[in-house]
Amino acid sequence: MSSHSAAPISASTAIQFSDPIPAEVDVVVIGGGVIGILTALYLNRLGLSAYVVEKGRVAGEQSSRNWGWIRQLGRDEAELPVMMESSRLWQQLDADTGKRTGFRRSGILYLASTQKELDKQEKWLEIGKRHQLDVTLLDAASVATRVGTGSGGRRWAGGLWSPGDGRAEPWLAVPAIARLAQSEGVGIRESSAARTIEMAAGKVSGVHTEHGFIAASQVIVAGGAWSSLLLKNLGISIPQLTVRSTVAQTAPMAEVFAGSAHDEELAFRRREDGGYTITSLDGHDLLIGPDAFRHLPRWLSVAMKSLGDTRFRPYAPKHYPDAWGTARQWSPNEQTPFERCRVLEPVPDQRCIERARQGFALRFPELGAPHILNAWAGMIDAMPDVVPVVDRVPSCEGLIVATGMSGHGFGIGPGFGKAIANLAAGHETGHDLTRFRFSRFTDGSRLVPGPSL
Ligand SMILES: NCCCC(=O)O
Repeated sequence: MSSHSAAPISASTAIQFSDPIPAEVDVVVIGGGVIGILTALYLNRLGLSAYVVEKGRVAGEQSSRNWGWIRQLGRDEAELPVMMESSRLWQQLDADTGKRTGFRRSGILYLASTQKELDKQEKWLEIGKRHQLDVTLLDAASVATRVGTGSGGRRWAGGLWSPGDGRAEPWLAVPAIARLAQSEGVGIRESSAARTIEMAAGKVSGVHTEHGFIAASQVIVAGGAWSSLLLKNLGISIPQLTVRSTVAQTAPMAEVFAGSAHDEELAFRRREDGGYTITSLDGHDLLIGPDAFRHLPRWLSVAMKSLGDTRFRPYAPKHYPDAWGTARQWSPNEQTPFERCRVLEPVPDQRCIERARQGFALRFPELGAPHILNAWAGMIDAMPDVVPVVDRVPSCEGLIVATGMSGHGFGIGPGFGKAIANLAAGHETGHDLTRFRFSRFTDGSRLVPGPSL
């Protein structure tokens, strides 16, 4: 479970990044996930010195535990231009890393079991066309030519097909990009928690880490499931919650589809190692804690649909971001929750794994029942409107928040990383980031939930 090539990155994965704490940099990036690493890479390319502090391991949490989809299809319309740029950047990053990301433009297919589901999918076609995305509505016969279910396998009514979408291998890609960033001059340190963000006269002045202070006039919080807790210690509240999602990996099997696909119950992606990453789409677990209560009104007002897909659990494991006993306030000299739990490694849901295994076998009977090589879970940083916060914090000069990727941050990481770097550099981001603004939860706006997958 600890090798970079065989499983998600965990607390037992060997430390690979241990650059010494600098006295001062232009920007401290808190969080070594896909967003933090890509932001640091592009900051450095813009000529700003950047240092990434990661309390656990680079990509140890959702960045190595996600499905590995590089997906434009079905995106929220505000995310789509960022994602379209991301798609181009993935190609470049794969080349820059010496083809170590596993990136392949193998297409994504949204399958519909019934005409009613297909009619729902067709609505997104308009969004895709508006952005000149190559996306096509397929009928049952066209789906059957692309997805080899064999005799006795599932027949779908049709689907939405995006040939320009792709896939990459999460636990290979993010560390490979981190090594690229490091080779270009970015400092990265694992097992090094940011404890507090130092402010002076309303401006950021640096970060206290467990290994010393780094002076910086800008700080980017890209802490995934931990961002809300870190910000709360600074008196900043965002209605972010974390939900547990389970994924399984099959042993190598024949190729029935080279890309990624889902229908109403199952998602699957062909892997570079010849297996499939599979997930049962029967919901996720919300581990209840104080934040869940605090933010419930905000969630109820916008997220009724996704709440229906939520299984409520009475408490999170000890030391999780929203566990009942987790400290909410601390000083720079104290041990923090980030040091008590270096990497979130939730126990996968066995029923979810079994449903995914059976669902895959039902759709592709000629392959035989898949042998599950490995299964894992991740804690997804979710916002009630299913789109992230990517913005400067108005009350704190020099502070940028990039969090709440809501389960679709992997593919869009390069696009957001570049946009955030431009934001920090004072350049045009090239994208309209209004939908991701920090103030949307407090400025009286009506929140519109984006598509959830
Ligand atoms: N929740 C996973 C959706 C697929 C993606 O990352 O785009």
